[in-house]
Amino acid sequence: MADTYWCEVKLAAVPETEAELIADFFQEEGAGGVVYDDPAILDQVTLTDDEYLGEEFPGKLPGTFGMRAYFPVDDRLGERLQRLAGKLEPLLGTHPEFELRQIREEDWAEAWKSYFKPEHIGQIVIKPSWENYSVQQGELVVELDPGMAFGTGTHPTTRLCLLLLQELVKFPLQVLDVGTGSGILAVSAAKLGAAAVVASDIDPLAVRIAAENAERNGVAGRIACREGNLLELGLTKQFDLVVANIIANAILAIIPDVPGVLAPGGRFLASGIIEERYPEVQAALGERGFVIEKSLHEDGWVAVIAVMRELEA
Ligand SMILES: C[S@@+](CC[C@H](N)C(=O)[O-])C[C@H]1O[C@@H](n2cnc3c(N)ncnc32)[C@H](O)[C@@H]1O
Repeated sequence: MADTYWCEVKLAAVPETEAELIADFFQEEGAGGVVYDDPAILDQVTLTDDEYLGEEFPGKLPGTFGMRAYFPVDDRLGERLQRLAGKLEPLLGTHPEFELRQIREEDWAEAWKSYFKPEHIGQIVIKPSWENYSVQQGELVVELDPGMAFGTGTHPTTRLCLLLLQELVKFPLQVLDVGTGSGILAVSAAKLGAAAVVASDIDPLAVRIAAENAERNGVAGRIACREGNLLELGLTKQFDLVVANIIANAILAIIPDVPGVLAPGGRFLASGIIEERYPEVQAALGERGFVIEKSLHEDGWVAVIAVMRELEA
């Protein structure tokens, strides 16, 4: 099979205040992953390898850090970079200087595997498909090969969701997972006993990987993997639980549409929210008739469970 190549696009000095917006721009252009060089503020980490974590950044300017995004090497790459430059220029006040590097997918996908070990999160054990593991009594093993998609269970936003899923999925619920990535939450929900799960992502690669992981765990019959954002999915049924581990901006964008897909008494579990953006998310939830039932906080990240306020008679 021919080798697949990815292009690493690096911006050396991203202002911290604009980081989330810039990460969004990369994702809008179809980046397969966005990585911050400063491990203290890892956000949309799709991949890690020894080059990225623990690296020293001697040229780091105060209040800035490096950001790298990964694009498939194809005939759309030039256009994508041009459009990105156009969006970034007003924000940075100068024409962005991208540093480009070509990476063979196989090298990249293999390099970070040594960092992904079985993760215990409550009763759930996230086991990399290439690791051996002896299951202990009471454990629920989710076997995963995330490939190039986000979701290994090591990121706090995923961990918080997995902890809350274990509290919520105690009955055969109908679950919608928005931004499924590797399918980690969808597969976990199915293994916890969800009756049916719709696992959606705007990234076709994630949809494929989630389907493979559903298959690997013997729950493919209860998980429908679908590409698109919430409104594009054309959902005809209502869900007892909508889970979305996506960044604050994306959560704010879907909040108005969530009540339309929630069954009466249903819950919305939103994660991927940095502490600083939490008040905004709380306010947006309140405006759309949600009340916050519970929130969990870890390492500057927040996950929240919201329910629709009962209408007064
Ligand atoms: C942080 S990852 C979460 C992956 C996994 N659910 C987890 O908890 O680890 C976010 C995923 O959401 C997808 N995404 C971002 N915005 C989205 C949107 N508006 N609708 C659906 N998927 C979205 C991204 O492609 C990415 O795969």
